[in-house]
Amino acid sequence: MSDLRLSDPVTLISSDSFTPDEIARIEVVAPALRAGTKEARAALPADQRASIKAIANKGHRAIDGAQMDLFPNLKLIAQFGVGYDAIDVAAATARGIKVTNTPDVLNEDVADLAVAMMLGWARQIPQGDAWVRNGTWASGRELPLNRKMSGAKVGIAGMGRIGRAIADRLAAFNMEVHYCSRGEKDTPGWTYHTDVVALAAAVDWLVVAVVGGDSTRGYVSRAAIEALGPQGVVINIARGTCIDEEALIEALQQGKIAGAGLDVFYNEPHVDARLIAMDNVLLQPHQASSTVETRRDMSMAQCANLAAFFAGEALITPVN
Ligand SMILES: O=C(O)C(=O)CO
Repeated sequence: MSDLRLSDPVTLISSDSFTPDEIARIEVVAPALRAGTKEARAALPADQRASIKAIANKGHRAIDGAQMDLFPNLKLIAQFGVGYDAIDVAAATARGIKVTNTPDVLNEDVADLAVAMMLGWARQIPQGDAWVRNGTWASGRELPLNRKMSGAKVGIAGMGRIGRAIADRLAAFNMEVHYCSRGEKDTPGWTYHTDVVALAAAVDWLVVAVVGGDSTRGYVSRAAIEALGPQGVVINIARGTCIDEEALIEALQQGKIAGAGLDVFYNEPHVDARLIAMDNVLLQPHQASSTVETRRDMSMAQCANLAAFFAGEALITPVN
């Protein structure tokens, strides 16, 4: 790379979903070029591909081994997001490529949205809003009774940093907290279960907060969903792949569970039409971390990793 000019782009921005502010931050670290699709990346001239040392990735833009091989001098993939299931980390490791993510800064927002979806589902907030706006209330009809959330039993599947932030909030609602996790945690008296089926059987609310990726594909199984029972509600702020979505849809259609609040789906942003058709399902467009404050912090965390890499310093939040 001795013929590399200082102005040659060394970072590839691999998603069209970065905002102008986020792109500007990446460009402050080092010269960058944008190629938001596989086609655009494949069409880059070989000398431009050879100058790329880091990829700034966001969301679900899948980076597999073949994508990595387009860039012979690639040494870092800096993911915007705590989840890095879009990146084939094993393929990266095999090629000597480091992967980083942006953990922690989004815990509170993701936990807030989990609680908001629980309250929104229980207290029928979307339905109540429509009731007022479309004149049903003015016509004299009362909204059907809500479900009480405070004091109920909740199971958190995955007691990592986000699961913990959710549990802390729900404890303040006087909920009886149960959880399952890779191991028992130091908690204020919450009940540990070794598997998700036993967890679901013990509670009415099941909140999914496990990591995404192959290790948790279908983790909330048909058996777990059915164990929740006809009063049960599933909340998912993790990844669509963490739940057997087909089993979830069938359980909802057949009244085997009462409802669901979903921020994530198998095939985002194309949500299964059967979920859209059910009014006992509260749907969100994968927006758990989407606040101005947190997205700024995630962008800064991504750029801190890029900056450390280009300065030859230790990465801040390495994954591999
Ligand atoms: O950061 C992530 O991976 C998210 O999905 C936030 O919702």
